[in-house]
Amino acid sequence: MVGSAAVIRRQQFLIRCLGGSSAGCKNLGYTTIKMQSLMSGGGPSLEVDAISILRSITPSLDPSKHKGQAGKIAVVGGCREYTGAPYFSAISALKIGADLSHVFCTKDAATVIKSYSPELIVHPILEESYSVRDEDKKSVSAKVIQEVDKWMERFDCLVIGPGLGRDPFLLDCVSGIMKHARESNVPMVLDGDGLFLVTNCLDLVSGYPLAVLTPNVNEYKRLVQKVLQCEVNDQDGTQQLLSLAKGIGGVTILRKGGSDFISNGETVSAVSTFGSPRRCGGQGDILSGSVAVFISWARQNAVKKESSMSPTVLGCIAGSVLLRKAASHAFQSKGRSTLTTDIIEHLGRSLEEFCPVSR
Ligand SMILES: NC(=O)C1=CN([C@@H]2O[C@H](COP(=O)(O)OP(=O)(O)OC[C@H]3O[C@@H](n4cnc5c(N)ncnc54)[C@H](OP(=O)(O)O)[C@@H]3O)[C@@H](O)[C@H]2O)[C@@H](O)CC1
Ligand SMILES: Nc1ncnc2c1ncn2[C@@H]1O[C@H](COP(=O)(O)OP(=O)(O)OP(=O)(O)O)[C@@H](O)[C@H]1O
Ligand SMILES: [Mg+2]
Repeated sequence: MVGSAAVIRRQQFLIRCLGGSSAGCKNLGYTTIKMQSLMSGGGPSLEVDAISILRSITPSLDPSKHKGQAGKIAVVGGCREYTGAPYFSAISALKIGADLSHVFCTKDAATVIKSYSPELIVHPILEESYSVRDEDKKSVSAKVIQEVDKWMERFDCLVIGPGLGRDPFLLDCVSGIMKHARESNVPMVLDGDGLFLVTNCLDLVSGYPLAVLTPNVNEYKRLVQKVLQCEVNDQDGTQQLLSLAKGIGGVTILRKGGSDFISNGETVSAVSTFGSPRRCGGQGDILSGSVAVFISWARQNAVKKESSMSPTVLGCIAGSVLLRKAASHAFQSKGRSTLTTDIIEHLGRSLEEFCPVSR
């Protein structure tokens, strides 16, 4: 860790000395810390040495390792409307270095996703309401959960939500999948429609330290309104993020934006390396797949190394800095026409620059 816990403790101490005031939100037992103003007033920065963190958790390419040891990721997402998002997430996991990447999606989406890449293992098991009669829903739901369960113990991390859609029956089945993942202690990255699901049913992740939420501006706003029962307050952004993560029982939140802010309710870290001014859709999907891989690696390496940051926080920091580096390379080469697929093509080169592999 790069001293951010110490920084936060010092900031809390300073604010207590200065007599901090309430942010006007639901009280979650936190002293308000005006970190934003401390930072703008030249106080300590929340920026972490993200590249060193990435290096510390990325495993070496060891010839003695077998297939699967570098990570087995599953994306739960993909429906009639969205096939790009689950593909971006799952292929990013492979490009970074995971050994196997699965996608659990609807039947409509499966053939399309398979046609994008032969590398992905695609399971056409999810069902939307329109394709299931009311009287069959219970048995279909049990079958869907059973299909994912067959694989569950093998996965190092799930990504739930890219291109999932919002069909009520489908989301009900995904809730069941999440409960089983939690029972099996499998980390989960919640993004896109997965965040829509958990915002409406916080119990699915509340108090689960292996849950990671990666909200964009909109998704963050909905979470703040639901959990803290107030509006987003950027004057007090750091404190609000801490309160939000704490309010959901210590899950890790990666708040995406100009800078990415990461908190598990105890510390806040920032990654602000400049990426690209292009805001094409799908960059958040790359991030979800990347974070899943880095969490898996951080959990493996945690056995060997003592870090005061949790594997979920480390994974978010590494995923964020890698995506930004790849976006920067893609933008240098493609400019205004940069697309998500261009950024994916630069993931490998970017990781190579941070962690060169001896050949
Ligand atoms: N190729 C594919 O298959 C892709 C599929 N995807 C999948 O789509 C699903 C829904 O996800 P989502 O991101 O479109 O929903 P959400 O966040 O509600 O945004 C909706 C609207 O909110 C606004 N808005 C967004 N950001 C904002 C900002 N920073 N600041 C201000 N406003 C902002 C903006 O509205 P507008 O500006 O058009 O009024 C935007 O259009 C989900 O499953 C996801 O995985 C995507 O991953 C992309 C690639
Ligand atoms: N204003 C910005 N300036 C620089 N980088 C940004 C900005 N906004 C977002 N990003 C970067 O882009 C990544 C994706 O964030 P974004 O807010 O676009 O997610 P998203 O809306 O969920 O994307 P998707 O289209 O995949 O759903 C974040 O990790 C962040 O690093
Ligand atoms: Mg998104």
